[in-house]
Parts: sequence; structure tokens; C-alpha cells
Amino acid sequence: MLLGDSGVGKTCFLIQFKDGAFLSGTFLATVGIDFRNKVVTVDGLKVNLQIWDTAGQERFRSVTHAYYRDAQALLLLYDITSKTSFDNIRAWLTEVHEFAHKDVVIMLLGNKCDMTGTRVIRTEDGESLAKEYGIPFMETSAKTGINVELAFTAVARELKQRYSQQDEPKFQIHQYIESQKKKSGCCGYL
Ligand SMILES: Nc1nc2c(ncn2[C@@H]2O[C@H](COP(=O)(O)OP(=O)(O)OP(=O)(O)O)[C@@H](O)[C@H]2O)c(=O)[nH]1
Repeated sequence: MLLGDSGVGKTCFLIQFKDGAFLSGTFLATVGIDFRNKVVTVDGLKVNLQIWDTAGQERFRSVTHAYYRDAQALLLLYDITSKTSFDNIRAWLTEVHEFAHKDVVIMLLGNKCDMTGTRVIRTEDGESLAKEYGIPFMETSAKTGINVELAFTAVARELKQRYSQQDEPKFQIHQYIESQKKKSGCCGYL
């Protein structure tokens, strides 16, 4: 399930993952909730991800709360060019703890990392907030596609490991993300 303030790029993030496309210049706020499926292959096993895209606008909050309970993973997005969207992450996490299952996989994503000229949230700020809550973090761009696939495959791997009957070595989502994430200049790592 994708969560975060209106305009942080949740729908674009999902479309980039599903279709490899980015529709620039258009912003059609999601009404209520919508979903798309995509199958990813993890170590030869097909994992069908059913991805729910929620409306960030306050007025749809009661609709989306009803879906939290069934979510196995939550991708929480903010926009690196919006301080408000970053500050609101704490409120989103409070809602998550109130409405979601206690074992839900949570990941923090700083989206729009292609917008270097208007960045207001430093990469370190995202990292330290994620550290405080003990959740994995990366910066992404629904426009360039950076780290979009990684966010979903990391979740798919984590879920596969949780629901697999096989006795395999424990998958470490934090380590996996750190080893895989693209540290490109666009996301302020260079
Ligand atoms: N430059 C850039 N623009 C982005 C990116 N992601 C989204 N946008 C733009 O941000 C605006 C909002 O994107 P949406 O995906 O509709 O936002 P949302 O979070 O789904 O919004 P709600 O449906 O209201 O919750 C659009 O104009 C997008 O083109 C990104 O990674 N980079």
C-alpha cells in the first residue's frame, strides 16, 4: 500500500513500476483508493504484488484507514522538495501504528530526488528519521525510475521470506537495500 501526502508522487511511483512510464505535467489527485497488480520474480519464484494506491488528501482518510489492516507492506512517501510532506511522516506513522497490522513491512521513501534544484529535505534527514523508527529508507524518483523497482523487489523478497515454508537464510531488508540502492548524484549521494 502506498501512503503519503497528496502530491508526493504515489500514483506516478506505481505507474513507473507497472508500466515504466512517467506522465509529466499532469496531476490528477487519486480519489479514494485504486490498485494494480504486478508479478515480480524473486529467486525463481513468482510473487504477485497487489499494490494499493491511496489518496493523500485528508478528506479520503477514513476510506483508506479501512484498508490498512489487510496491508502486508506500506511504502510511505514524502517529497524531497516539500518540508510539509516530510514533517507529516510522523503523523502518517502514528496512523500506521494505530490502524495497520503490527507486523507490517514499512519503508520510507524520499521521492522526486530528480528535483535537485528545489530540494529542501537532505538525504541525511530522511535517513535519520527512518533510523529513529527502525525502518529502511531510500530516495526515489518516479520520473527517472531510480530505486522504484528496488523498493518493490525488496518488499517482495521480505514477503516471500515471511510466507515461505522453506528453511532458508533470513532475508535482511535493511542490508539488501543498502547493498542495492543506487547512490546516484540525483539523490544527493555524490
Ligand atoms: N519531478 C518529479 N515529479 C514527480 C515525481 N513523482 C510525481 N511527480 C509529479 O508530482 C505530481 C503529483 O504526483 P501524483 O503521483 O499524482 O501524486 P499522489 O501522491 O498520487 O497524489 P494524491 O493522489 O493526491 O495522493 C504530478 O504532477 C507528478 O508529475 C518525481 O519523482 N519527480
